[in-house]
Amino acid sequence: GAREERGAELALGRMEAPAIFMEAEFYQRNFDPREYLKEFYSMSTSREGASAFMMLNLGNLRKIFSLSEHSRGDILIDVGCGPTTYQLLSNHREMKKWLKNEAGAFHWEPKWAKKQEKLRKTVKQVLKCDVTKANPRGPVSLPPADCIVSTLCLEGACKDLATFRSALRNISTLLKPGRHLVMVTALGDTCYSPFSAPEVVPFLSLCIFQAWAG
Ligand SMILES: C[S@@+](CC[C@H](N)C(=O)[O-])C[C@H]1O[C@@H](n2cnc3c(N)ncnc32)[C@H](O)[C@@H]1O
Repeated sequence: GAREERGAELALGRMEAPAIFMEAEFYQRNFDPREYLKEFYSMSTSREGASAFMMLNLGNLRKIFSLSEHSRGDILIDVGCGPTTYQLLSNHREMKKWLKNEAGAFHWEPKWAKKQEKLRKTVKQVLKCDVTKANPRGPVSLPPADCIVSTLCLEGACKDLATFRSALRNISTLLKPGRHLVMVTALGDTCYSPFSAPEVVPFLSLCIFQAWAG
């Protein structure tokens, strides 16, 4: 609808500044998942910015997925899931309890140990996907999703506004009409490094888009 369109414009408008953008092939060649996890998800005190960023993401995802309209259904597709699982874990009850704790009181490890098996059973398939392709899933046929989540993916995969727009259109083909795309995105970034610490925690926004039919 019109409101979602405006939301998309708002998110995308900031990308029009002259910038160096990474292209999809950059990831094919350079993305290092181990480094990425270490750099952004180690939750150590020396990585306070990264930890705060993840806590913000988790809190927002938790809020979104506690709304029944977003957690209804069977199939959830995580586009650009990378090596991380927080975007899936945030949907689970135990994680919500964990989120209510103060930062100093939280114990990630025991919660994570319990979750691992459950999450492994929940994930049915991990597939290659390219959001820049009209058919992002390639030759594999998939049931349409009740929800799509995509965290910190499109801004890295898309070199300009036109590519970002068409990537949104491409991933929307995976979704049942009328259902939702939940997106965590860093606005205003021109590039990002999976290898070194970010100098600043980028401005974050979480958007819900109503899927458009046809
Ligand atoms: C910054 S990581 C985000 C990983 C994870 N979703 C998170 O929130 O931490 C970006 C992810 O986008 C994926 N990606 C990059 N280009 C892509 C493309 N053209 N199509 C699909 N995924 C892509 C990368 O493989 C990587 O897993």
